[in-house]
Amino acid sequence: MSSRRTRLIAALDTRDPKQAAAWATSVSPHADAIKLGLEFVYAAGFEAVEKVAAGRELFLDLKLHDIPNTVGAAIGSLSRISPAMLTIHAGGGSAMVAAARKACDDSFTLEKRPLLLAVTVLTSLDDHALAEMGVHDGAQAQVLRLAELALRNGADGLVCSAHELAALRAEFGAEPILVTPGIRPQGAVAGDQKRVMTPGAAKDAGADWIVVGRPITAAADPAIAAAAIAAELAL
Ligand SMILES: O=C(O)c1cc(=O)[nH]c(=O)n1[C@@H]1O[C@H](COP(=O)(O)O)[C@@H](O)[C@H]1O
Repeated sequence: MSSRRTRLIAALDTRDPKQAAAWATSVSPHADAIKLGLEFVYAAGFEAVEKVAAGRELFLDLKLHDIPNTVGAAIGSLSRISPAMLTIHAGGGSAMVAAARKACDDSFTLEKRPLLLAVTVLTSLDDHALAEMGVHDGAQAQVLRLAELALRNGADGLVCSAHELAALRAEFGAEPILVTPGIRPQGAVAGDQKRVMTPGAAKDAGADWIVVGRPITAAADPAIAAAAIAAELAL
């Protein structure tokens, strides 16, 4: 049982800036941060990101994965936006994670430096999908390997499924920020997510943040859906 406060990030996955702004307004009383990612950025651009995120805590989910020089330079290009959190893929390797951290340190003032979060194993992958990629010892072992690599090279935290939280806390302690997507309230459809958990169970397992998208945005009333998840986290 964890005593930490688990906070809610609402993933606003849409191409439409008006829709994203409307969702941001309706979920903001209940969510601690909003997430804008690839679908939104590619369709609407970074000016729209700035507008929707104005005055809010922004998780900018670009999942950068390229050679170290390119990733570092890309992060340098984000200094105008100053997201609170930024994602890279741990699978880019030690040098890429280190370049990302250096770019965060060099391109932002100390107060505005984004927290660098390394995605370990996507929550849409199960052990079978990992075996297809040559990983034969399962998601948890791969998450632990990538977590060690990412934290050693300057990541502030990790994106993982809630199923790996206990093993990560046992191995790396309370300090790393652990962010868990693949969250589904009881009875919600999993869709493409494979390693899923309810908000309350993720909280009990030690998540700092949970990321919830479609269970909020596809709900008849996103504000009510976000409020119900926030209430589950507050129990
Ligand atoms: O980095 C992420 O946020 C992320 C990592 C991961 O392993 N799995 C994952 O689902 N996400 C993101 O979290 C959100 C989950 O959305 P829903 O499945 O709709 O709740 C999406 O925006 C994903 O891009």
